[in-house]
Amino acid sequence: MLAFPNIKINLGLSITEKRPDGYHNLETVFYPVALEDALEIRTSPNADRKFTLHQHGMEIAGNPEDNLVVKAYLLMDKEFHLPPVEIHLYKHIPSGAGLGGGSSDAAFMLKLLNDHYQLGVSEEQLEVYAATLGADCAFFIKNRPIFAEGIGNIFSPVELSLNGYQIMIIKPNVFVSTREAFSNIHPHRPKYPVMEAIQRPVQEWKDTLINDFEASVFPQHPVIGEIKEELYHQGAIYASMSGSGSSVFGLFAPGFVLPEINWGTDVFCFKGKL
Ligand SMILES: C[C@@](CO)(OP(=O)(O)O)[C@H](O)COP(=O)(O)OP(=O)(O)OC[C@H]1O[C@@H](n2ccc(N)nc2=O)[C@H](O)[C@@H]1O
Ligand SMILES: Nc1ncnc2c1ncn2[C@@H]1O[C@H](COP(=O)(O)OP(=O)(O)O)[C@@H](O)[C@H]1O
Repeated sequence: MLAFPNIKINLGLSITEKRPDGYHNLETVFYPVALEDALEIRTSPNADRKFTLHQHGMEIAGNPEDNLVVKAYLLMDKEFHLPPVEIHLYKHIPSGAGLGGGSSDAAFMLKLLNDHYQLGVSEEQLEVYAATLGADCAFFIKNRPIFAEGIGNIFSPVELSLNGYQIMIIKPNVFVSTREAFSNIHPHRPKYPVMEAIQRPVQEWKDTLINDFEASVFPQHPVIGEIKEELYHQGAIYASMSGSGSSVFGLFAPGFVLPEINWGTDVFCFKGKL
């Protein structure tokens, strides 16, 4: 059985406070975008180990046991005693990009196992399992635009459609650790709360919808800020770093001819439609 885990982008990201458990409360809108990995599971009844992970495409650091798809499988195996599986993961989503690729793989693994083995787990319960694997993992269960609070796992519906808009996502060869990005943040209440800013026309987002990580990440990695500037220069209506970086996305009007930009070697570039 096959699935295609997609990415999310963050529309606005306010880090509002540090919590006693060391995590941070935040406010953001997660929006799904069709940049995808491919994930397949096959039952392997006679295997002498519970899982075998076959990786293709971009490399991810770490042992198979560290991979979030394996963690998701082991979590469900503990609850439901699953048969051994062969897992095939084709990585197309860049890692450490603020696009939630690992979290998406994990959430789609939970959904895949639930469907394939007819476990009958509700979406709400899948969200609970997902939240134990990563702060933004639960988003990918329902996988539709949502306003998120808490550590990124308390959801409220948001009325927002960017259907028809075009997107460019650029990721330079720069690694930003999420943990490190948080440690450089001074949490505060935003001037324009994300939920308010998002209701305004996209043309106004440039001045109202802020990703708080930019202020700490851009000085350390100027290339990321330069990419954002270039996207505006090339006609983006709104551009922002996603999550804790290092990718930057630009939203372009429907029908706009997306620019051909030579970003240089080692730079990942995706063009698509919302
Ligand atoms: C902050 C966001 C916004 O989208 O960043 P990106 O990962 O997308 O860049 C995400 O919610 C991240 O979610 P996720 O990447 O799943 O985070 P986790 O693996 O659970 O946490 C990585 C580390 O970030 C810090 N962390 C994470 C989430 C949070 N609300 N507060 C934190 O302080 C913690 O130090 C934690 O050890
Ligand atoms: N299936 C996976 N895909 C990508 N990264 C994974 C995966 N499993 C574990 N990881 C680890 O999670 C870290 C964060 O990856 P990812 O979710 O892609 O980035 P981000 O949180 O910036 O969007 C990576 O450094 C990687 O080592």
